[in-house]
Amino acid sequence: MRLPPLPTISDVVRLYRLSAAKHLSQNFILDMSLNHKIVSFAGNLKGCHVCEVGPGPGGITRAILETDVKHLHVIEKDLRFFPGLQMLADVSGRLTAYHGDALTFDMNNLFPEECIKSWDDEPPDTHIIGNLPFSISTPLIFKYMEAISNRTGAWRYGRTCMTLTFQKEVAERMVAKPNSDQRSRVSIDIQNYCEVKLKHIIPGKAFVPSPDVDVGVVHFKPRKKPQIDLPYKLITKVNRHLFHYRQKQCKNSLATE
Ligand SMILES: C[S@@+](CC[C@H](N)C(=O)[O-])C[C@H]1O[C@@H](n2cnc3c(N)ncnc32)[C@H](O)[C@@H]1O
Repeated sequence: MRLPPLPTISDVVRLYRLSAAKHLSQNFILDMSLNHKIVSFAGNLKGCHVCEVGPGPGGITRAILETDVKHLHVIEKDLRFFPGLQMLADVSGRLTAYHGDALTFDMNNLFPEECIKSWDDEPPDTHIIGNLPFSISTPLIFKYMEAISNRTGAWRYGRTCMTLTFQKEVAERMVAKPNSDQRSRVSIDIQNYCEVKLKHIIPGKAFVPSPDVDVGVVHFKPRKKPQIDLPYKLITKVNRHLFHYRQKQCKNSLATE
């Protein structure tokens, strides 16, 4: 569903004087074809309820609305973006903007009850998308892993999938296979709960302003059963010990070679 003619994202940034705030890790994507590409990695969103983290000037937000979602909920910490988001809410009639911090935002009642599916069923028609601020991306993904483990928040509705961006090196660690150089605790903790796929690398120069690093788009699908089925807090503890133990073993075997 195409939105009616709107000012471009660059115009919105100019119009509302949205200079990027460094402390909120603001790096915008102004190129709508790239925004559409990121959203396409989420799969078919027609009729879905979607939550976007950090919509900023609204490029990804527009791309999501154009996929014919049933409703889009956005969580944004910076109030300066709200006039632009309100314009999208008015023209689409399918957007609700929440002012808040994604790290503490309660998703338990975000989507309608009729979206709820059993955990063992296919994922529900709910999805989380975001070009995440670097400053919160790692704590946020671990908060989401804990919620997946407890089946709370967006995972009260079933195995809600996510399409999120991370600094390229972090994204590569998340998907690293056993025995690969990038394998780390992040790989073990995340892969315990989700099937993860690195879908695309976005060069840093595609963002305004450009960060010094490239960015990876990662898709997460919660597993029906975690690889190790123990309470979340215990898993992260066990993995930390296992990881250090394996590293030690590895060093010892290199020393004796
Ligand atoms: C990397 S920018 C992405 C902006 C936009 N989605 C885009 O791709 O052009 C990150 C966005 O997250 C917002 N943000 C930063 N910290 C946040 C937090 N704790 N909770 C919610 N939003 C946050 C920033 O204000 C900014 O709009």
